[in-house]
Amino acid sequence: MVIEKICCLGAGYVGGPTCSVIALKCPNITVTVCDKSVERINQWNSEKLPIYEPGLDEVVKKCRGKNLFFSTDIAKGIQEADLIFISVNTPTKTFGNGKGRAADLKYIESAARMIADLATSNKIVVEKSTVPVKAAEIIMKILRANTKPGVEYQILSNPEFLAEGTAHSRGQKAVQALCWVYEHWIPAKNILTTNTWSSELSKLAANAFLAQRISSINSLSAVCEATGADVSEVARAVGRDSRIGPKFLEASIGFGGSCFQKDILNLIYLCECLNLPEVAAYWQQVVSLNDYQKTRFTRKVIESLFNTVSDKKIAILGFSFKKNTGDTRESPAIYVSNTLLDEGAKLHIYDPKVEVDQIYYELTNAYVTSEPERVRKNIQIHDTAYSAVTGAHAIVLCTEWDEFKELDFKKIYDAMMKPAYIFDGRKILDHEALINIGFHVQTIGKRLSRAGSIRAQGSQTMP
Ligand SMILES: NC(=O)c1ccc[n+]([C@@H]2O[C@H](COP(=O)([O-])OP(=O)(O)OC[C@H]3O[C@@H](n4cnc5c(N)ncnc54)[C@H](O)[C@@H]3O)[C@@H](O)[C@H]2O)c1
Ligand SMILES: O=c1ccn([C@@H]2O[C@H](COP(=O)(O)OP(=O)(O)O[C@H]3O[C@H](CO)[C@@H](O)[C@H](O)[C@H]3O)[C@@H](O)[C@H]2O)c(=O)[nH]1
Repeated sequence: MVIEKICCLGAGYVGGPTCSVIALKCPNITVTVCDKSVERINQWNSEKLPIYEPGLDEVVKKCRGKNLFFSTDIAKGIQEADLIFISVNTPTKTFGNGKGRAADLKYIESAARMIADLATSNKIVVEKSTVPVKAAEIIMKILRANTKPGVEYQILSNPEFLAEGTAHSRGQKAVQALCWVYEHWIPAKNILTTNTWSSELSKLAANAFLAQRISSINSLSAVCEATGADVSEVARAVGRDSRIGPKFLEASIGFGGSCFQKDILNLIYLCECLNLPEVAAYWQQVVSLNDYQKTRFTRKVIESLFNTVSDKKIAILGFSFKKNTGDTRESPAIYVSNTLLDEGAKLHIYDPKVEVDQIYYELTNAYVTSEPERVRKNIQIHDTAYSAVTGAHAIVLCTEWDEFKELDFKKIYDAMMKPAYIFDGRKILDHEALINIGFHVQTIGKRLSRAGSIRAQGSQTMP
């Protein structure tokens, strides 16, 4: 089976970059990324791409208009393709059965229906979105029930790092065809094939394990703060054991991003449906601990500022969920900002990559506030860290952008209200140097000599 044309439904964070790399690595394959959003496709066809990813601009510039196309003509994309990636969003359900936990598969279903309606020749359909176990069966059911005469489908699950196929022989050919695409740049020994259910569950399991490591080290960060141990030292020691390993042991303000929470909630829901309440409770704790970490950090900010932030200017440095991205989905900065806004603070926010409108959207949408106008009045977004911090009572560092380490903190200290506070939610700053300048500093998983909290000054509070 030779793949000449690939179509991808969904021009998001996964579909856009994945297809750009396929186009770069497979010059003989024509790749068309389709989306129902005209705005998104226009952005992909413009000088300013809709997402920031290091190196992505160059790849798109090199391939766009040659063998990489972005289009809203979904019908043409589907009809011409040999292989179709479904890379649409699978958000957590916000209503009805499974609300707050189950993945909402309405976009997957609509993509499958579009394929069934429009396809006039055989297709390999590859589920690229992260889905609950057995979602491939839903796609198969929809396609089979609506198939045009003579059209055959092979469904594969290929979440991120696994290539997989159904067991029968045509399915195996489809698996080989997809492997062939990847083998243009990935050594064959690194391409794993397995059955659909294992593939789907592996994706949820991988994210659950990664998030669990972060919640584990974050839980210990609280123990460190209470005892005087240093969580970085603990992580370094524990990570030296090769059975544990050093990666993903960075204590933080909490994990964010579009995947971890959504996928664990999805796993929890799956376990509940399978009547496995103990397993569901086990994974729920990973999410609960993450919520605890965000709450704990924010409470520390408020308590340190004499238990009131009302009308105080607070600088938020970093708004994306991690460095090197403009993505704000589930960013811990949203929780921190919302809580401070609820307490009456005036926020001055700076992030090197997040768009201004995106920050306003995250802090004023209907899910987080019933008073968008009041909130809007209390937010100011800045072009530089220096302008955000001028006149501030406190700096709350939410994202580990490298440029924050290079700031001139003496200059910043002079420009701030006194006492000047820094809350380093990512443990990236030189705390001793900041203390020497005169700052009151607090961070995650380490008690500092001049923390400046109420408790450090001899009174009560702080759990
Ligand atoms: N973001 C990540 O880092 C990441 C990594 C691995 C897996 N995933 C998974 O991949 C999937 C996609 O994630 P994303 O971050 O790219 O989402 P996204 O929201 O950035 O993009 C999804 C796109 O699909 C489009 N869409 C929805 N229905 C459509 C349809 N029927 N036809 C055409 N377009 C349609 C939407 O308009 C949107 O632009 C999710 O299941 C996610 O869990 C995401
Ligand atoms: O030691 C660590 C590592 C990460 N984080 C935080 O965890 C979140 C997620 O980070 P990361 O995993 O790097 O980002 P994602 O882009 O969300 O990638 C995850 O989610 C994707 C979507 O499913 C998967 O494909 C990836 O393998 C998986 O790492 C971020 O807020 C990080 O700041 C920590 O707090 N401590």
